[in-house]
Amino acid sequence: MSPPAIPMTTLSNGVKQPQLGFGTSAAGTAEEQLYKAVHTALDAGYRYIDTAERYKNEALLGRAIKDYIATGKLTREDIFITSKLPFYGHADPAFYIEESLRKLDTPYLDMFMIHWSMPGVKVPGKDEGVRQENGEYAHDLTPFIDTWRVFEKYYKEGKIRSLGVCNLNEEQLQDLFDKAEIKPHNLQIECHIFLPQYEMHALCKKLNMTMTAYAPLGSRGRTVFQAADAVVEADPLTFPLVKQLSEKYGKTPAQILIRQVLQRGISTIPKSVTPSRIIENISVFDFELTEDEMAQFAAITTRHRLFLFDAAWTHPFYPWPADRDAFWAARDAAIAAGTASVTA
Ligand SMILES: NC(=O)C1=CN([C@@H]2O[C@H](COP(=O)(O)OP(=O)(O)OC[C@H]3O[C@@H](n4cnc5c(N)ncnc54)[C@H](OP(=O)(O)O)[C@@H]3O)[C@@H](O)[C@H]2O)C=CC1
Ligand SMILES: O=C1CO[C@H](CO)[C@@H](O)[C@@H]1O
Repeated sequence: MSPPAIPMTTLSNGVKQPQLGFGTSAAGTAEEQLYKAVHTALDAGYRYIDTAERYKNEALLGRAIKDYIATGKLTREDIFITSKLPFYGHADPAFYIEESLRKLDTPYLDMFMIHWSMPGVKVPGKDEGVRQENGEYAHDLTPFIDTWRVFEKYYKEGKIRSLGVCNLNEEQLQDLFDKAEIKPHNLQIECHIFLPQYEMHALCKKLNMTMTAYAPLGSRGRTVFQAADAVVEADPLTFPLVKQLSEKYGKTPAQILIRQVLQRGISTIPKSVTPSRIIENISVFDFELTEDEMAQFAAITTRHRLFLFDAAWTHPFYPWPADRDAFWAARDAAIAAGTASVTA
């Protein structure tokens, strides 16, 4: 049986971006497992692979993709490959773009993105950021537009087919958009039922940008906070409405979550290195949630931001100070009440 065709979104420059992609932030996964996962994903019909310098897997993915193409089943043009500038790369974006091209072994990237909105400083000779005494990363204050000018140069040369940003807040995105010559085409941001990003999505639409949801399943196992009498877990997979719809449609909770993001007109990049789940996560094009069910999702009031980027809490460009401060207040209250430990 041939795999499902993934619907495409057309970016503002005419480039086509598949609505569903394959996330690859898989720290701790054996190389062989990730290599096989890429082949399983391509066999299953995924045509969009998301990576980043930070995931330290670009060379492996490049090899896996190249080997797959060598089988004759697909060509490079069939696959949408995205990568990202490391947070300590703002001083020399050209170097990291060249490195991504080299490691992914491709003449062009389909999209390249600013990864973090808190630029840092690189440890000379090492692929990591300089740490301050308090453990946080040292701050680099390069304005986003300076980084962007280098992205624009590579875009004009045809080595990057579309430009994106991740993890900017509304104000930062609007500011960059206003200053950019080549306007950003896509925003990749945390988005799931506990962080639905309605305002941000509205802004993207206004700016004629697409939005891509990362952590659509709640980045499973990412416990936000543990205290003696409270464990704050953001696990969309066990949310009652998700369970209920899973039973109604005979679909898994993950499929319900992916489907509801897609039905909002947002693309998404669930990650799995488990063959059955890779196939499960793409099998979402044979059912549709009703308007009423979508409205029930829209009525969820629980809010959890999972990716708070605590290694850059005090960076002057830190994008979500209100969420950071609420996290600290909850943590302090729990410490005052008993024992508490922050686990992620
Ligand atoms: N721009 C940015 O700053 C960020 C970008 N990203 C990108 O987004 C991708 C997705 O986000 P991510 O944080 O990985 O979180 P996801 O929400 O995609 O969750 C991934 C986790 O869910 C598990 N899982 C996958 N499918 C299923 C399923 N069907 N049922 C149950 N569990 C499942 C995976 O386990 P297993 O693999 O063991 O099957 C893994 O533990 C990343 O991989 C990365 O590419 C993510 C975070 C930040
Ligand atoms: O893209 C990402 C994936 O996960 C990492 C942390 O676990 C983040 O640093 C990052 O932004």
